[in-house]
Amino acid sequence: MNATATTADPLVLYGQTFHSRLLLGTSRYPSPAVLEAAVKRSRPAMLTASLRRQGSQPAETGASFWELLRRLDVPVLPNTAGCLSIQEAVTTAQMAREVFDTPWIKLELIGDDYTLQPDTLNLVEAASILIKDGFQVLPYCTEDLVLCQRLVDVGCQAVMPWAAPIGTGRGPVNPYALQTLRERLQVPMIVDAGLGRPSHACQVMEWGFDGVLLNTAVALSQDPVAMAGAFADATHAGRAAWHAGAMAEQHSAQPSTPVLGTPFWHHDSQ
Ligand SMILES: CC(=O)[C@@H](O)[C@H](O)COP(=O)(O)O
Repeated sequence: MNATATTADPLVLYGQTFHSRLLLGTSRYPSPAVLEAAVKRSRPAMLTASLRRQGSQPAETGASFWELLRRLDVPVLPNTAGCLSIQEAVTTAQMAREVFDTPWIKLELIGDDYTLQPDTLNLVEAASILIKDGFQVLPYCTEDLVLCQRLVDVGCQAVMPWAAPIGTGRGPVNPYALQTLRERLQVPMIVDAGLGRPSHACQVMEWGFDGVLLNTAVALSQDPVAMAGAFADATHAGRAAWHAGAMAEQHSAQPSTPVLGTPFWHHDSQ
């Protein structure tokens, strides 16, 4: 099965409806052909693209990447990957808007080069500037509840907390904070970065998150096309499980097969 969100349960961001709850990055694939096949298999809602990364490619590679994006016909979510200051992020977003002809921006403002941790002190101001400038901002942030609330306060209609640092594949390293965030905020939330396995995606979707964004786990897998499909299915399954409502955990064993009467005498009771 190639899972997609059903039309009855679409992902809605900034009033726009998406057919899937999986967002996919476009970096680090073995080849453009593999990327293309992975996208066709998983049918993501959006594809992220870095203006800086593409801009640094040789002209021919860059041009064929644009051609590939056009052919895939999946909405593009430009990102401000690698930006370290508010001004840099704002300028990069404005350039991306021109190049990709879209108001969408994944706001990535890095505060620590080693962990690629978002700059939690400057992110809100950067988001506020971009929102006022007409962007539909999806901020990459930590799972900090107050930070996410402030991002919503300045007009972000969705936020994207990390599961773990980008490229680590560790899965949700702070389940308690992520689940608390989900309970406290009502806006759409997409878990972005650090997911390594389809079960990680399924897990956060079971907690009620609205979508997942990932790149490395697919691109660096042994078979990126099959892994992209597995992530799409896992995302769909997690969402379905969240809707279904999981049973409450029990402290002790409870027989799942009730016994009505005993057809045999126990030896010691004769
Ligand atoms: C592609 C992109 O936007 C990444 O910055 C994103 O955060 C994905 O992270 P992973 O590569 O860890 O999935």
